[in-house]
Amino acid sequence: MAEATAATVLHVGGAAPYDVVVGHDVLARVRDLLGPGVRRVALCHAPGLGDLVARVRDQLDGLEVLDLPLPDGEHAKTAVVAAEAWEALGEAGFTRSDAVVTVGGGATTDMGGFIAATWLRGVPVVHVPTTLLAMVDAAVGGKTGMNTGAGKNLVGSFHEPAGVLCDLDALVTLPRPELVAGLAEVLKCGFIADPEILALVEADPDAALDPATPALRELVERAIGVKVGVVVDDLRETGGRDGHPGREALNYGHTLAHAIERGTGYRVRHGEAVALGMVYVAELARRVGRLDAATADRHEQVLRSVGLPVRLADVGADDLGFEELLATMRVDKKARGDRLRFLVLDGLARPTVLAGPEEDALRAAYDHVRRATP
Ligand SMILES: NC(=O)c1ccc[n+]([C@@H]2O[C@H](COP(=O)([O-])OP(=O)(O)OC[C@H]3O[C@@H](n4cnc5c(N)ncnc54)[C@H](O)[C@@H]3O)[C@@H](O)[C@H]2O)c1
Ligand SMILES: O=C(O)C(=O)C[C@@H](O)[C@H](O)[C@H](O)COP(=O)(O)O
Ligand SMILES: [Zn+2]
Repeated sequence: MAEATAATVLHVGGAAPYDVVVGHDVLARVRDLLGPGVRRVALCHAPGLGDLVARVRDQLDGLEVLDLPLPDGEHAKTAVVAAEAWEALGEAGFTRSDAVVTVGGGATTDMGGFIAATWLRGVPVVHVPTTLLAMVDAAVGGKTGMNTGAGKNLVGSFHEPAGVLCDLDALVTLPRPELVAGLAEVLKCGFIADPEILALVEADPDAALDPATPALRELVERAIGVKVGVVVDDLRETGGRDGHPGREALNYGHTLAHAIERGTGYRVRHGEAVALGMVYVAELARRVGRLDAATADRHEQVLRSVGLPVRLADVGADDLGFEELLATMRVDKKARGDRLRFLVLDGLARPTVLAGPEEDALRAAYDHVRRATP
């Protein structure tokens, strides 16, 4: 466990402002984030988190706690699970003065957030993310949702949390592949907005993977800072200002990523798929003359330095065919009618939309991620 230092509080402004607290040994802050009026809490949590859930529950002393365990990972993000949760809340007579607390990775915060968003058309939710990915991305910004047969996150809503509590000590039990996967979203923030993130990881990839280091904490805070900066301007993904694509920038690498996740039955982790998706769009942007070769190559170098995949074969997904991936990409939320839209870079930290690229370019970029691992 790292030395206790003061927590960092990142404030998210807007119509429903809230705080994101980051630090070591900060679980006691959950009560402050819930606010004074709450009497009852539905505790949505992933299985197998050891004593982490019990330690959050201890902090809810004096409140009535309804245990709402969710299945692990993507198994939580289904309509059946949502329906079961609504029945449980109904039986318990859960009202608008009650709140949801989520404890787990991004799948748990997405589903717990969706349950909170939909019950009585919205009750407060406080997220206690326990993976790196959920801390830097899923728990912040109010996107909630679940998957359908056609694809990832196709049902959901925007429901901002009342607070987010990132206790870095939770990462101590996180298996290394999950920590590595979380770094993909951190590096995404480096490419779209904050190149200092890339420099930090390049300088010491091992430190970036150690939850006790100041380097990891700085990466977490910087990545959250990028996300907050984007969502305060464009919460509902309707578009940015002054040529910036707005919230869609956070979708960098996600068009192919979601297709890979669906195509592999969610066997490939979200962060791993995002790494591959970023390599794909970097190559696409290079091919259509948007991105210089050095920045495109930098994607592969920095992703590989922390053990993220850069070729489909790295995750055993090179049997995914282009046609199948293309069909799934067509239901991506950024698509408009028949027109696919990709987030690409015009340069480092210069995100932009590439609308309707030629199929030849899409296929050539696919051939790139399908090539042998360098
Ligand atoms: N809403 C958003 O803005 C947003 C952003 C990014 C990702 N997401 C979603 O987040 C999900 C991915 O999140 P994830 O990578 O956290 O995966 P996850 O939630 O599936 O968690 C990964 C695994 O780690 C385990 N785990 C969690 N915390 C642990 C801990 N402290 N110690 C040991 N094990 C632990 C989980 O039980 C699970 O098995 C995807 O569904 C993705 O679509 C949403
Ligand atoms: O917050 C956002 O906006 C993002 O796009 C963040 C992504 O990392 C995240 O995976 C999100 O769930 C993807 O959103 P979707 O709208 O493409 O489902
Ligand atoms: Zn993501």
